[in-house]
Amino acid sequence: MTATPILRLRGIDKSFGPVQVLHDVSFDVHPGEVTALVGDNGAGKSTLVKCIGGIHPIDGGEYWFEDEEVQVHSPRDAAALGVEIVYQDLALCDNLDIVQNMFLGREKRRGLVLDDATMEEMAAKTLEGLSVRTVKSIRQQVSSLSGGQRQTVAIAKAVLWNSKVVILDEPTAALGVAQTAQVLELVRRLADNGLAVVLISHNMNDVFAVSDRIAALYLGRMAAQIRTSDVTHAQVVELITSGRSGDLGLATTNGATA
Ligand SMILES: Nc1ncnc2c1ncn2[C@@H]1O[C@H](COP(=O)(O)OP(=O)(O)OP(=O)(O)O)[C@@H](O)[C@H]1O
Repeated sequence: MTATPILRLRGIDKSFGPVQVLHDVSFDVHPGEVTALVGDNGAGKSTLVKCIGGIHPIDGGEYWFEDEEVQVHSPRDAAALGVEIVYQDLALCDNLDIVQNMFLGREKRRGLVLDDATMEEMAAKTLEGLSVRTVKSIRQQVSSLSGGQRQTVAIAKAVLWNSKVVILDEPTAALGVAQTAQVLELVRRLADNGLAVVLISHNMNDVFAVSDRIAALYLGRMAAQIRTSDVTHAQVVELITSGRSGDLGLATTNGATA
C-alpha cells in the first residue's frame, strides 16, 4: 500500500443554485488501492465524482493531482490527467461491437481510414491485461453481452486510455451473484495493477470484499475516510446513516484521515 495519494481534494464546495450539495469536502485517492465512496441516496457521491470528472465545475476548494494543484474544467481536462469515470448506465452502443465501443469517439485512423487492426490489437491487449476471458470475441456486438460482460467492456474502455484513476459508479448494481464476483475480481485487479480505483457502492458486502479504504459522505460532508480493515459493517452503516460512528471517535467533517 502506498502512502501518497494520487488525487487529493481539499475543501470542495459545490452548489446548484441556492442548494449547497458539497460542503468543504476532502477526499484522498491512492494508487494501487480501491477506495469505496459510500453514502445514502442524495449524500453527494455522484456530484463529488462529477466534480472530479470535470462535468461539474467546483465552486471552491483545491484539486491536487500527483502533487500539483490543477484546474479541471471539463471531462477533457480530467481525461488528460488520466481520470476516467465508468457510469452506471455504461453508455455503450448496442449496435456496435466491443472494439468499436472501446474506441468510440477516439477511433484510431490511418490517414482517413479507420485503423481496425491497431484498435483490435489494443482492445485485445487491454482485455488480456485485465485477465478478462469471459468474452468470446472482441468483434461480438455489445447487444449480445451479459450485464457482467458489458460492465467488463466499460471498465476495459476506461483503462485503455492510460488512465491512472478509474471511478466506477455502482458497477454491480444490476448484476447477479456470479457476475458480481467477476466484476469485483476485476475491480481488485485494476488496483493490483497500480491504478487508483474509486468504487461508488451501496452494497456493504462489495465494499468490504474489495476496498482498502472507505470514504463516507453524509449530507454532502465527508464524515470519515478510514481504512476498511479498521471498521466493521455496523460502523460504516452508522457513518452512512448518521454521519458519526461514536466508537470510531472520528470527526464528522473532513475526515480525510487514515
Ligand atoms: N444538477 C443538479 N441540480 C440541482 N440539484 C442537484 C443536481 N444534481 C444533484 N443535485 C442534488 O444534490 C444532492 C446530491 O445528489 P447526488 O446525486 O450527488 O447524490 P448521491 O449520493 O449520488 O445519491 P444516489 O446514491 O441516490 O445516487 C441531491 O439532493 C440532489 O437532488
